[in-house]
Amino acid sequence: MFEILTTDQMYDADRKTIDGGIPGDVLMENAGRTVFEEIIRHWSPRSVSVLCGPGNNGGDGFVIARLLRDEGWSVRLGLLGEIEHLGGDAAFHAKQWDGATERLSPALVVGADLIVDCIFGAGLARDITGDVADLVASVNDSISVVVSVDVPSGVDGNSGCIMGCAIKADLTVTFCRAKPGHYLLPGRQLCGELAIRDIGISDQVVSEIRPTCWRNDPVLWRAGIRWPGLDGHKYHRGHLLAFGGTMMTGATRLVARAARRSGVGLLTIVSDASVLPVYAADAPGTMTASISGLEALLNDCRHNAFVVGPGYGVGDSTRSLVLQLLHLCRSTVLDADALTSFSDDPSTLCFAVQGPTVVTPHEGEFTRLFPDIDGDKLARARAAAKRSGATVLIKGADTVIAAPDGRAAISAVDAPWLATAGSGDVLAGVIAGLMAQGMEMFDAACMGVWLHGRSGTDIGPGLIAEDIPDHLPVILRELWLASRK
Ligand SMILES: NC(=O)C1=CN([C@@H]2O[C@H](COP(=O)(O)OP(=O)(O)OC[C@H]3O[C@@H](n4cnc5c(N)ncnc54)[C@H](OP(=O)(O)O)[C@@H]3O)[C@@H](O)[C@H]2O)[C@@H](O)CC1
Ligand SMILES: [K+]
Repeated sequence: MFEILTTDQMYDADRKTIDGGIPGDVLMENAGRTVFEEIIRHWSPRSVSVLCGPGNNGGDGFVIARLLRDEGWSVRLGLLGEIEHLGGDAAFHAKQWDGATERLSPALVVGADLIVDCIFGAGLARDITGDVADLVASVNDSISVVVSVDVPSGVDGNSGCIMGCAIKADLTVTFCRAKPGHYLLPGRQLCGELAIRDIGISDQVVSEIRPTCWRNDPVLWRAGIRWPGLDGHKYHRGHLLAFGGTMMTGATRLVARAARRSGVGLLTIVSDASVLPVYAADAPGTMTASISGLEALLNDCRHNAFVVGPGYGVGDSTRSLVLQLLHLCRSTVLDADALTSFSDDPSTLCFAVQGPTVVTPHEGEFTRLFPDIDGDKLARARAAAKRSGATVLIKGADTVIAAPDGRAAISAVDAPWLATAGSGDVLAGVIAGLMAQGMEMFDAACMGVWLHGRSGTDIGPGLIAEDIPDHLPVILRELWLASRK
């Protein structure tokens, strides 16, 4: 259930299932029934208005209206357009509804305790305007509970963008698998609770469609975790070099603590000799080395991973350090200043990426690096990964991780407390630590984001970045125990 399907992939799954012998009207009956079941599970009988659009999303509405009325609920139904213009399965189910079919208007909102939004689903093709926009405004202004079918009408299923205006739902029931718009902002905020229900489309059909996007869950990457063996020693678990700046030393201290908590065997902070005492005093288990000995450090292949950027400073020396590191094709995480240092010449950075590299920009850093790439967050992360050859992680409440081979994951975490100073430095450190232990770059980026998000939800309000590394053992222990079952 962790695959995320585009609307085209959903149509494909629908077609394959129908070709496999389940008629379309049965799929629609199943779809409507799952929404009906969710409604009666959540709420006691009350007055309902079902708002139906002119396509199959509206068709689902006729099923829901019939089932609720058969259950004894008081149901009104409104349709956008003429009933004779409905086609296929929607026309079939409209015929099964023997209640009144009203014209779709804000009058349906008056007196309704619960509104079922079946105006537009996967077939939303343009901005909502005119009378339908007025209706959407009435629904959003009302105090009624709102259940959206498939997606809140007005939310683009592929991007999560609002097309003109959109319904704000308390519950969204979607079918088979989620779509990107359920997890990407602003769509996610309009869905309310999300229920993903089976309507008879098999896992086999979903796998034939070859999904390339997933919700970020341990199922995705847990097989790639490099748990230490009994016979292992610290050199088996990597030696990460974290490059520290001279002014913002806190950033690399957070990177280092997070990387060490992720399980890396050894960690050395490399910095100007003048600030080494600051780094050395931070934690007894963290080693330090002067940047003046860089050649020797890099010649030692045991230093198998690098992280640079947080608090490092923007400028030519950062650029040349990054290029020197990338040339070695070892696992590298680039964040913050390491990315901003290439704002004037991003193609040099993209050209230099050859080995396993993860870049972790926030929106501002992303725009500076890839000013010509636009579209939704998922599309932009994918385009940047393809162009650069790096795994690209665009941070935010809907973090997207994209690999150059097209794989992508969306992390939808409800932990606004993670938006705090140093939180991104911790994330870079965790990912670098996992890569140093030998984890594949996309897996490491996904796992790092997941650990970071779980820390945010576990710790909650009051979280400061320093809390996150020290919470990691609790979550890692859970994953480790699960891996032994
Ligand atoms: N796939 C599955 O697994 C299953 C799918 N099922 C259901 O089918 C739904 C998809 O149905 P769908 O393809 O008929 O599209 P839908 O969202 O009803 O809208 C199309 C209509 O809206 C119109 N229209 C569009 N935008 C508009 C606008 N801004 N303003 C005004 N009009 C606009 C558009 O007009 P047109 O662009 O053709 O002029 C067309 O008439 C899916 O979400 C799910 O609920 C389940 O029943 C079974 C299993
Ligand atoms: K809808």
